[in-house]
Amino acid sequence: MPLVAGVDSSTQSCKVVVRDAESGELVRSGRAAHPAGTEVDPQHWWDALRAALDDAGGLADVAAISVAGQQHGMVVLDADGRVIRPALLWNDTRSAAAASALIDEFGAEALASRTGSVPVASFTATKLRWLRDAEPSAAERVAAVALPHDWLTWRLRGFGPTGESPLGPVLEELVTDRSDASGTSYWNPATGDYDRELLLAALGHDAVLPRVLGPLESAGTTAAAPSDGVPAGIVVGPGAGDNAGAARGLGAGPGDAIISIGTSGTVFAVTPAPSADGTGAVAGFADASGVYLPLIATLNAARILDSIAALLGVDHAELGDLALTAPAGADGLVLQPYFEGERTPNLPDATATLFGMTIASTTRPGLARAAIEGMLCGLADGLDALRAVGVRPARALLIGGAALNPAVQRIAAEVFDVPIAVPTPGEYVADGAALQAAAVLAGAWPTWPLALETELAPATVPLIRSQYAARRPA
Ligand SMILES: Nc1ncnc2c1ncn2[C@@H]1O[C@H](COP(=O)(O)OP(=O)(O)O)[C@@H](O)[C@H]1O
Ligand SMILES: O=C(CO)[C@@H](O)[C@H](O)COP(=O)(O)O
Repeated sequence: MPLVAGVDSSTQSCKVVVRDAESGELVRSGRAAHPAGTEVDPQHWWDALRAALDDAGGLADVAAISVAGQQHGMVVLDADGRVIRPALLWNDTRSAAAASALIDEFGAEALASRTGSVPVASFTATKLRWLRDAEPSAAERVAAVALPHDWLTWRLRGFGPTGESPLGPVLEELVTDRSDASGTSYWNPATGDYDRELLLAALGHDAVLPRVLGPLESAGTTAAAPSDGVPAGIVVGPGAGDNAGAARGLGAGPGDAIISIGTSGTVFAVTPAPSADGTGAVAGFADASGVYLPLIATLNAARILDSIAALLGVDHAELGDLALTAPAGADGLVLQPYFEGERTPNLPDATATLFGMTIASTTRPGLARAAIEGMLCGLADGLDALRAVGVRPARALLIGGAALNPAVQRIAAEVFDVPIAVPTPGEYVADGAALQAAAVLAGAWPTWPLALETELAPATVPLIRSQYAARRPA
């Protein structure tokens, strides 16, 4: 059976899986780290992708590949296909004022109905507006705007700057997919069209935008330079935003809400109809199969635990063990975890606050538990926001780096009011990309099995969310 590869070029690292196209069996995998920071030269992603492919044993026996990646990042190219400045990532909040300006100019409801979402600083259009105002000479040179997965797909297919790529800077060969296009704020998921007026308003002039491929449309084949270590002639799928990739990798269907706890915290579902939430809480994205993916995202998730574990001088497992020795509600200790500002709620300049400190509550176990509870309460608010746009979750599938932590799983059952299902540890974004690669080869979506490692009935402790809600900013 042919092999297929799937890539997750995420915020902190690049992960690759190689699977059997028909059965979905994992054959091998690889990964490589990305640099820290909220602006990154895309060359690092290309270097990490090639290192991760190498770590995964290369592509010599692989028939098709798809790239999923972190959403929204602003990759601006000049007419020679060169990256003009480091990409601003989804978690860079410097364009918060630009987001407000676009909302003032067009109206929140109008933007929701034209693009599915009310933009916050994460969205690409706000970053282009920031560029127009803060770095006008760079903005004037922008000939094309791409997203991380679009740019990597273009490079895999052999396009890039003159002298650094076999096929050169053919900007019109940039492609994307519906799911990632829907995070730009200048594409309409309901119609499938770019909204050029919004692009013009953001950037100040027109530019080449990637052609939006259908879910099973091939982007072409690989043609990277031999020195890049990528063999020519491998079929390339359209790729996807990482959350849409995860939905495919999990085979999410009606009744499934997905909670991903990686660098971002996201809660999303696959729905037959588009959403357009004028309050801005829910982003009305498209999915990777032809339908829709209403989603809420927080800027603060797994790294809350990284930070508190470092503070306590423990590893992740010890942090979890500590947390489970404290009572539910941590004796009133509440961590409002806006370490990096926040996106949902939209508080880009916020910082984190620890409430309820008494001599009795301020303990190492209490702080460990408050960190996990605070992280999960933000996501539980997100699940409520999804319900408000009509999602009816029957279970929550918990994925992402921090979902590996048994204490996170246990406390999730106390915070959420739906059963928690934890799939076998894996790279579900990369799996979704691999499934898409297999689907492009076969012309139809294969069905790969999903194994669950843990299922937890709700053991809801209402106190956890009520004391968190009491501290919520007005
Ligand atoms: N057992 C664990 N408990 C808590 N956090 C963890 C655990 N394992 C990994 N992480 C954290 O998960 C994050 C990586 O998750 P991942 O889903 O790969 O993120 P991303 O896709 O955003 O790069 C890191 O911040 C890492 O420290
Ligand atoms: O901004 C969003 C979704 O809107 C984030 O989900 C990014 O797509 C980054 O994802 P991770 O790297 O944390 O998986």
